[in-house]
Formats: sequence, C-alpha cells, structure tokens
Amino acid sequence: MLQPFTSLCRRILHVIFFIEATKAYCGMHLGVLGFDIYKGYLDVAAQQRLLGDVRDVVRAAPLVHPVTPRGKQMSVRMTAAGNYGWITDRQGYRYATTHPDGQEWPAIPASVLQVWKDLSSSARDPECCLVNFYGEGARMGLHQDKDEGSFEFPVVSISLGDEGLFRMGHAERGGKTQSVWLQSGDVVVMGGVARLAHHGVDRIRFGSSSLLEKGGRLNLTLRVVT
Ligand SMILES: O=C(O)CCC(=O)C(=O)O
Ligand SMILES: [Fe+2]
Repeated sequence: MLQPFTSLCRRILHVIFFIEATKAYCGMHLGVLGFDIYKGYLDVAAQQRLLGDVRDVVRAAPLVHPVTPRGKQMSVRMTAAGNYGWITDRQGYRYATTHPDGQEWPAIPASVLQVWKDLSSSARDPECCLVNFYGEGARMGLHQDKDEGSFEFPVVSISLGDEGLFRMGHAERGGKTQSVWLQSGDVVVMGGVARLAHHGVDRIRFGSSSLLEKGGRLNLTLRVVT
C-alpha cells in the first residue's frame, strides 16, 4: 500500500527537480568584445540570498580600504572568501591565504559557487571570491586581472546593489573601449579573449538600487588562482 505512494512522491520530486534544473535564463545576453554579459541573471530573491551570504563573509573578514603598491588608497573597500584573497599594500599586488588581520578567509558561499558552476564552463572550482564594495564616488581604473597562475579559466563577476558603469577594452593597452551599465543581478563572464582584457568601473549611480539599504555597489569576482 505504501509503495505506490512513495513511488508517486518520488516521481513528483523528480518532476520538480527537472523543472528547477531546466529553468531557462530569460534575461538578455550581450556579447561585447568577448565579455559575456548576462543581464538580469539573478532575480531579486537570489540577489538577497547572495547578499545575506556576502554579509556573513564580511562579518568574518571585514572590508579593508587597501592601498596600491605606490601608496595610493583605493576608493573601493575589499575583502574575500575562499582559499585565497587578492590583496594590495606597499608590498605589492598578490593573492594571500589570510586576511590582513591574520585570519583565514571564510569559505566561498554555496550560493556564489552555484553561479560559477552554471556559467563558467570550467572543470575547476574558483579559489577566490574577491568582494569589492563601491561606496559613493568609488571607482576602479582600467586594469587586467593577471595575478592568477593560469588564464585558462574565466573570471566570473556578479553585481549587486547600485548600478556601475563597466568599461571594457582589449588585452593590449589602448584601443576603443565599450561601456555598459551593470545592474544588480547582472553577471559577466570574462573568458577567452576577454580573460586578459582591460576593464574597470568608471562610476556608480549611488542610491540607484534598493538592495543595500544604505546604498552602494557590491561586486564579487570568482577566480581560479593556482
Ligand atoms: O566591479 C566590477 O564590476 C569589476 C571588478 C574588477 O574588475 C576586479 O575586482 O578585478
Ligand atoms: Fe578586474
């Protein structure tokens, strides 16, 4: 008597899992200079889940205001999760296994890893989730992400909160750049020719999103480091 019931339940669960697993991404995909931009990839519920998980990361590994090797303070505040965090100070740009305060970085949240698994087409898991917080007036100059040991894996970037004007260029210096406003829930995959392409954030529209009550933009970048 119980067996038909349990097998029915199992079937229903299978159908639910199938629907969940095949839920199509209905947002707009843009390809710009090799950058894969998934507009509206995360819905508001997913953004809130990620935000809660990032808050846990920040509690364990507080945001710091880093300085460049030349001693200039960056306008973003940073922390990280994973085996490695990217840091900068007077000693240089590098990946470190501990936060500047001395503790190990917290683990990369499962919600964040899932985005990597869904979009990176990569056999390896990321070893670093760099967290950038852009307060009012913060920006990030054009740069390449090139402190990793290998460039065969993409960098996956998740935007949460206020809109940011993302500028994309080429692996070589110079050349014409293109820009797109990244909004909360947008994901950018920088792989292939875009893996070593210059990119940066010219400005944010402070207060344009209600995801973070006090405003600001959070950006998460997932990287394979070794
Ligand atoms: O904030 C962004 O959208 C980009 C961040 C970035 O390029 C980086 O952390 O290397
Ligand atoms: Fe970058």
